[in-house]
Amino acid sequence: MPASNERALEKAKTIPCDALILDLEDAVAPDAKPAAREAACAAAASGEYGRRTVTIRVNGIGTEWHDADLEAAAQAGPAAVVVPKVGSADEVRTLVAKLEAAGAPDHTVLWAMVETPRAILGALAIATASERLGAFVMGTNDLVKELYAEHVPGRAPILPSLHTALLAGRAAGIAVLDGVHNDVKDTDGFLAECRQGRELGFDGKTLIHPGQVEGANAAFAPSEQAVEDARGLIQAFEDGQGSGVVTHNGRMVEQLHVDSARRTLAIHEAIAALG
Ligand SMILES: CC(C)(COP(=O)(O)OP(=O)(O)OC[C@H]1O[C@@H](n2cnc3c(N)ncnc32)[C@H](O)[C@@H]1OP(=O)(O)O)[C@@H](O)C(=O)NCCC(=O)NCCSC(=O)C[C@H](O)C(=O)O
Ligand SMILES: [Mg+2]
Repeated sequence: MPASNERALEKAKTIPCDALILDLEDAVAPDAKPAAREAACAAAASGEYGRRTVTIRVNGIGTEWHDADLEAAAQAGPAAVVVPKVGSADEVRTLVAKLEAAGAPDHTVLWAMVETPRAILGALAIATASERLGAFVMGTNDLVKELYAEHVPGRAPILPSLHTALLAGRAAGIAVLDGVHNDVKDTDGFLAECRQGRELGFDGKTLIHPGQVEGANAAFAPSEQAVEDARGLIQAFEDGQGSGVVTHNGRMVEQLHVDSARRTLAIHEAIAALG
């Protein structure tokens, strides 16, 4: 959400999302950037967003606003500073050094936007560059732009890039968030993209409008059926009393399936705990 939009900053206190990205980059006009920076930092430091993970997206490396954004954001102490168009492991290390020099508290990590061909080709090096890197955020608009591709249903032109970033993120053990769906009125297309993102393995989806939150929450939360299956599968394996392989509903179950089922239940329980 644009940090320059006062109504949106207020509304965000009531939106049932997991995280907020207060944007200083593309959603904010050049003249509005200094005021947006101040508003984002005040919001991040306010403690008024409850359980929501509050992050600030700064302007990109090399822009006239980047250094001041990074310093102010570090001092405001959000959960993460989101940096657009990160292109290399060296950039990650420099960003982390600058956050630390600016006095960022320990809980403030770096989220890197992966949205250029260079970032995709260097994804593993970027993902493993620093312990302080907590997540990749896919920038699908910039990716489409840089590839001279097109936004199409099913996202075939960018699937190899999405997969590559996911592989790197999983190898590094960080979260990977899917990109935004631009058409806020296209509910069917949006829900299909949420399902696709979930099936690919993303941890969540970045959104641009409050109307997209419910659909994303439903797509990324384990369904009742999935929770029931997970419980049944674990029970079947335990009933096997040490046998390495059993069946549940006709399907083979081994320890690795139990691990996945436990992950499903852990996500379900974490969501339930939010109340
Ligand atoms: C897309 C929008 C410009 C639409 O705005 P608008 O037509 O004003 O929306 P509504 O009138 O339907 O809004 C209804 C109420 O909801 C609030 N609102 C709207 N959007 C948000 C939001 N993102 N977060 C919080 N609250 C929001 C409005 O203020 C209204 O509130 P109220 O009046 O009190 O009822 C607009 O939604 C928007 O600006 N969206 C975010 C755009 C953005 O952040 N873009 C940058 C991130 S995406 C990106 O950069 C991707 C990446 O880098 C890439 O490369 O892909
Ligand atoms: Mg972008």
